[in-house]
Amino acid sequence: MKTMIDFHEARTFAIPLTTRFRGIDVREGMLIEGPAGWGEFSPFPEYDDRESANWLTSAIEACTVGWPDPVRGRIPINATVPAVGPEAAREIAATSGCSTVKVKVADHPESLAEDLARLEAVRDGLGPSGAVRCDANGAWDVDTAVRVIPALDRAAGGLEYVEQPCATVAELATVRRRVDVRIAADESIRRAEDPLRVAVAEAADIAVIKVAPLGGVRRALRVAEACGLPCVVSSALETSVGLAAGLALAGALPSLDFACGLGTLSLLGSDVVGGARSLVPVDGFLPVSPVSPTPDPGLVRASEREGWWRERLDRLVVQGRVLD
Ligand SMILES: O=C(O)CCC(=O)C1=CC=C[C@@H](O)[C@@H]1C(=O)O
Ligand SMILES: [Mg+2]
Repeated sequence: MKTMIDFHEARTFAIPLTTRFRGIDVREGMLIEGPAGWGEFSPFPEYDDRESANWLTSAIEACTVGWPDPVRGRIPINATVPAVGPEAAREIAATSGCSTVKVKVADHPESLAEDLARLEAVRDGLGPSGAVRCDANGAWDVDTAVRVIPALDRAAGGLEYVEQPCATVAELATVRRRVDVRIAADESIRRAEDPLRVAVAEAADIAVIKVAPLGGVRRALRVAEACGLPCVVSSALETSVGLAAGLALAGALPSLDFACGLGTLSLLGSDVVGGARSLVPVDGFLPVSPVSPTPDPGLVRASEREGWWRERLDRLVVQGRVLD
């Protein structure tokens, strides 16, 4: 067992996605070992050092002090449907084993007909009793959101909620007043200076919280508590090492009313851990574990941008950014 972190020993990984998602085809990051196990450092490439520092803080928490004790042992998971055609969407909904499905919409400006067909297909594959939610990643202006949400709600046979229909907190608040479907805030929580503004502005019914962008499980718990909204824990497209931190957060939240978006390993072509330890939902659930799984060196394919990742990590460590 290590007694401290040797950042020079951190190793990069690169995993092709099965379907293009949030504009990327390959998921890259670093795996860091410390006295308590492993942490994942995988801020998206365009994130600056300030934003990436939270991701490093989260990785360091995982591999040094570990996570708070959970209050539940298994987490209900939603299947995630990328911006694919109706046949592929129906197939995911019918076979995932999850009773909640999240569907990406508004992938491009002329997407409405495709979005409606995707939601109809998901409801068809899922059956009448499951929950369907969708995520627009802030793509609409207020008028568009108010116009399309009722249509999407009908196509889905009822939407559980719409995640981040518009970009700003003020827009979310306006849309929330004008539509009957619940609104969830994602980017407004994880990329904002003040995640709590969302609740104060009455901009959302639900908060989507992600461990790495918020700087670890403890910090995410504080955000959850302070915003006072029901929370959905979602992934940032991590390997099983990073997903384990999300499960730790979902396990430690005092209450959990919704399925969590931690079933995203299906979007990655492979994992850094093998077989049974890979966090693929079984019958719609994932287990909470006290530590993240140990990567299998034989499964970790290094990034072609090894030097770029090492410089990124070095800059944050040297600047002491993680102590922010
Ligand atoms: O919530 C889920 O079902 C899966 C995670 C997910 O959708 C996301 C993960 C990473 C980046 C984001 O663009 C995206 C999201 O917006 O929620
Ligand atoms: Mg989202």
